[in-house]
Amino acid sequence: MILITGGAGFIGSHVVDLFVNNGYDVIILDNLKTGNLNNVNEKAKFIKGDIRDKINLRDIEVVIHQAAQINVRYSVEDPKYDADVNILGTINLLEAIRKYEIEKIIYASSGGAVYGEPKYLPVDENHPISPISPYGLSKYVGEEYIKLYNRLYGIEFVILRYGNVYGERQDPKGEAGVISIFIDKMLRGERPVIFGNGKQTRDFVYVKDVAKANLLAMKWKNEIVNIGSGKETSVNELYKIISEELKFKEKPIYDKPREGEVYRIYLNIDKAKSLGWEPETGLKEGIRKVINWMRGSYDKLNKN
Ligand SMILES: O=c1ccn([C@@H]2O[C@H](COP(=O)(O)OP(=O)(O)O[C@H]3O[C@H](CO)[C@H](O)[C@H](O)[C@H]3O)[C@@H](O)[C@H]2O)c(=O)[nH]1
Repeated sequence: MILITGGAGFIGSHVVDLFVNNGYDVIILDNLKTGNLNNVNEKAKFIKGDIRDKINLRDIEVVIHQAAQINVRYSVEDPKYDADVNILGTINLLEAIRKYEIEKIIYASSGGAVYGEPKYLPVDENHPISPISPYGLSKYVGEEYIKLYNRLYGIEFVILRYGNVYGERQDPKGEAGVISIFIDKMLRGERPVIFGNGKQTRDFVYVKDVAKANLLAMKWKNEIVNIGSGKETSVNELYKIISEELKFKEKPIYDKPREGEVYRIYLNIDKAKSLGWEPETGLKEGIRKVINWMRGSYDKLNKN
């Protein structure tokens, strides 16, 4: 059996779906703070619980750790809470993994946040680590504890450093996700806000491709792997793609830049490719999927 922490969340729920569809028995552990029961696959067993509390891992073979405090700005406001969930929560989980003699952990880290402002592009896995937010640091400290538990107790690991993940179920009202925020605004006929001059870039990767990386990671051993598109897209380009797709004619509102964020980043994904993973969904195609999903969920709301 596989335990997926954060399995009711945006990324975690897609990981659950893929594992269930591939015949795995899945248990979800989620405190529903940002997760949503509507995301939960019926064929998975759901346990409402927090990674900082006592964790029962009886009959579990592999733990996929997707639960986290994921809000970069919030981590700056309240670094203690961020560290409590992301660092102490991960240690608590690792202690349970040690006690129950679990074989392996697959960990969701952040390729967007652990490297800091890149010294070269695209960023590969050997790029220096120099986060510029408590979130980036807490995600990295989690990685280091996982590597320590491998050295001390032989627990296998795969660390996946995600780019900017987007897709269905990303909450435009939630922590982040510029793609879902822009689509939501334009569908409501409101002008989206671009922070700064819009020339900042990101590596946008579709959530189901990220889920696939978790599935393949079942076969990888003690690897740290970037999971992104390997492509650089500016926020202005993104605005153009989405507004053309939605035939939204208005210009964005430019506001002051957000503090504590990197300017340009995109990931070198050669290592993932050499391990047999590749992003399959292009940005335009992925954006169309999010648009369809959002339209569908508004229709549902309007009917109720
Ligand atoms: O309304 C908005 C929202 C965002 N942005 C810009 O769009 C880019 C992307 O912003 P997001 O908030 O979507 O994501 P971040 O790049 O801040 O991503 C960070 O937060 C994510 C949390 O979901 C991941 O953890 C990721 O690894 C981490 O780098 C940023 O330049 C941001 O300034 C806008 O211009 N307008």
